[in-house]
Amino acid sequence: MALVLGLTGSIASGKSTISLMFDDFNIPVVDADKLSREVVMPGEKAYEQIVETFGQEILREDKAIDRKKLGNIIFNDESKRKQLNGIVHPAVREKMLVRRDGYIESGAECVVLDIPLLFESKLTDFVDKTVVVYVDEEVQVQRLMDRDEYSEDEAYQRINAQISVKEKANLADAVIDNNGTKQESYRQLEDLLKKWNVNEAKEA
Ligand SMILES: CC(C)(COP(=O)(O)OP(=O)(O)OC[C@H]1O[C@@H](n2cnc3c(N)ncnc32)[C@H](O)[C@@H]1O)[C@@H](O)C(=O)NCCC(=O)NCCS
Ligand SMILES: Nc1ncnc2c1ncn2[C@@H]1O[C@H](COP(=O)(O)OP(=O)(O)OP(=O)(O)O)[C@@H](O)[C@H]1O
Repeated sequence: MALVLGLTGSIASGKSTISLMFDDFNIPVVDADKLSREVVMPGEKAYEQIVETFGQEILREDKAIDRKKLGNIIFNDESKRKQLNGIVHPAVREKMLVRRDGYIESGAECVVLDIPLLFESKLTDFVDKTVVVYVDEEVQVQRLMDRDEYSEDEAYQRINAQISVKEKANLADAVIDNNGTKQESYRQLEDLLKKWNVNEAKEA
């Protein structure tokens, strides 16, 4: 029986950073953020629905969705965020389950689903165990501002659109404290996989 891990955290807590580390253990990762970009490409059903709902003004010149513009709309307005979620999430969920099951059918002993909104969207039934990547709020805000060049206000709007990472840590089966170096977080991941008897071959 494959073990399915749900990896989550809050925005910029370090999910993608930890997610990349699973590669060293030959553990496949299904990334919900990546899928949410695929399902809104021009020509996809969700793309048409987004344009219908939010108007042509959220498009770039090349007709792709201007993600910064759409982000500024939905992180400022909960009802618009819910509308966008209602369009994008069903398509992401469907793809996520197909990929998860594909990896399991091809013999993976462990599969990771990297889902930022795992708890908010009540998707814990998709996974066997949950892992939260935790950082203190000051670290989170700073890393978010540095990575995406957001103002403090923009950073907090995004952070406040989710359950706090502290609360998520309380809901998790395991927590990786990512306040320290990436190497320190890597060691915590190694220990966790050992504890849960995930014996995928570690590459040299
Ligand atoms: C608003 C959009 C266009 C902004 O795109 P952008 O490239 O700037 O950000 P990106 O998609 O990389 O998301 C960055 C992070 O923002 C957070 N986030 C994204 N969408 C949401 C949301 N609807 N609610 C709360 N947090 C969110 C997540 O932590 C995510 O990891 C995009 O995030 C989007 O389409 N969101 C709706 C789909 C969604 O919920 N995706 C996240 C999980 S599937
Ligand atoms: N331990 C660490 N030390 C220093 N910087 C880090 C550490 N972990 C992550 N970062 C940096 O913090 C930023 C956020 O990390 P990352 O992109 O992995 O977060 P995320 O949770 O995947 O974000 P999002 O929710 O937006 O997808 C990145 O610029 C990353 O390089």
